[in-house]
Amino acid sequence: MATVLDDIIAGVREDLQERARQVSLDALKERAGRLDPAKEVLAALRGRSAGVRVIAEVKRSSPSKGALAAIADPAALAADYEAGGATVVSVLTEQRRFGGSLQDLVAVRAAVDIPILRKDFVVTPYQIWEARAHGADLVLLIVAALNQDELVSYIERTRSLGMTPLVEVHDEAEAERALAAGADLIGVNNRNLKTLEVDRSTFARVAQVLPEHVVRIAESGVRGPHDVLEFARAQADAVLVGECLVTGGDPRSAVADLIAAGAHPSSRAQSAKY
Ligand SMILES: O=C(O)c1ccccc1NCC(=O)[C@H](O)[C@H](O)COP(=O)(O)O
Repeated sequence: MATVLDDIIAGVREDLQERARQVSLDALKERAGRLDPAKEVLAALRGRSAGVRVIAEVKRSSPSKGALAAIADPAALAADYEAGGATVVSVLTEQRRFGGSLQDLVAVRAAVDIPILRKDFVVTPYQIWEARAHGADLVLLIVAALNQDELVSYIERTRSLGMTPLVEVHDEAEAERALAAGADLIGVNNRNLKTLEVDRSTFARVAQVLPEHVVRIAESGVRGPHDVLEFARAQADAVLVGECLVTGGDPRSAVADLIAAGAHPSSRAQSAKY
């Protein structure tokens, strides 16, 4: 039986065919060549000893929750995230289920100086070129969506374009595949993309198989500062947060509150109120 992830990817492939008909790979390469180089991000995301970093997401809707927020001005939202102290802005560009677009990526690129992540369901190298051509500094690669040869090759392609691959896993076997493929920035998604179930203990469990040098991101399911504190205790370098930021009403303070909660252990007493 097809999973939620299978259905999403089927739609992504259809939309991709249409875009590839309209914009050639050569045109993307030419556009990418005119942009500033991608920003380095790995050192800035390594927050384990300094305090958990926040990757703040532009997310209009989702398969699990439906419509979340209209977000008429993604650039303004991203600027609020940056002002609140986010280290990276994540932009969901998938259209059918998440209401995103490459235009969102361009708008966010123009609005912030911090690195931006293209969050989508990458299944062809064309999408990696698209990411760079529209200003992305990082690209999400989901292990469950790729075979091992694709994973290795897409990590290399992302790096060859100066970008950083964020490799997403959901269990220990996928983490081993990510490590074998040479990933050094790994996101553990607490949401199972096949069933949409969220289990916040996933990060702590799977992070145990990740070696020290790997930068670890806890993805999905952050409801507020108390969850960030838990992920900090489980040695997350950063958290990737969507829903609670786009539905909360004050994204700038919401990001600042999450950062305060994940501050360095010596200053975590300040977060006791959470
Ligand atoms: O959010 C979903 O329902 C979803 C379903 C299927 C595939 C991906 C999905 N989300 C993408 C993400 O990884 C999240 O947007 C991101 O981690 C933030 O999650 P949250 O803070 O829980 O909104």
